[in-house]
Amino acid sequence: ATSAEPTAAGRSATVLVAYFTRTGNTRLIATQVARALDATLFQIVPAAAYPEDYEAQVAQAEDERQRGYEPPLQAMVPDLDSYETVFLGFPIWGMTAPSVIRSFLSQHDLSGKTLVPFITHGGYGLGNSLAVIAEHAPDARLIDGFSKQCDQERETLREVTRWLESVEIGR
Ligand SMILES: Cc1cc2nc3c(=O)[nH]c(=O)nc-3n(C[C@H](O)[C@H](O)[C@H](O)COP(=O)(O)O)c2cc1C
Repeated sequence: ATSAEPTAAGRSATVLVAYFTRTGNTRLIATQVARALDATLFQIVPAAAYPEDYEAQVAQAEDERQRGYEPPLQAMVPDLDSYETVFLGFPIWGMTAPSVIRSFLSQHDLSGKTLVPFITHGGYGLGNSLAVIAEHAPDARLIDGFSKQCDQERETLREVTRWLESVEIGR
């Protein structure tokens, strides 16, 4: 299944793959997990859209982290009770889990469920994200997950800036 439509019965009803992504790195992993396990895919989306601009997003993420803000979500997982296992995917933002992940965990009761994190980062590792998840889902069974270094926007933007400094367009 590739939507969050509740499923009446069967294996697909028991595994949920919930993920947040900005540039798609985490989505690629999420879709692969969902395909392999025949699981339900759910994209975590903030109610108020985040900025497209990278620097604006970095600033907002830092502000939300410092305030401990938990932004409202666009939607809740339908029929959460039917899932025994929740895979939770997100990118590292400012050495921790994005604030929407804290929102997600605060608003969904994962008590008694198995929680499997999968995390992408730009090369600086997982920071305190696993501790944040454990804190926000204290009654879930948190097991070892998966993490991977992926491209980060900052590096692409640096390369583009260097390129534009050398490009000859007679400005
Ligand atoms: C606001 C913001 C903050 C980030 N902070 C970090 C960080 O602290 N450490 C790190 O390794 N990567 C950081 N990154 C890079 C992302 O974690 C990395 O590119 C990730 O794979 C993006 O996943 P996505 O494509 O699913 O959004 C940051 C990216 C953004 C947009």
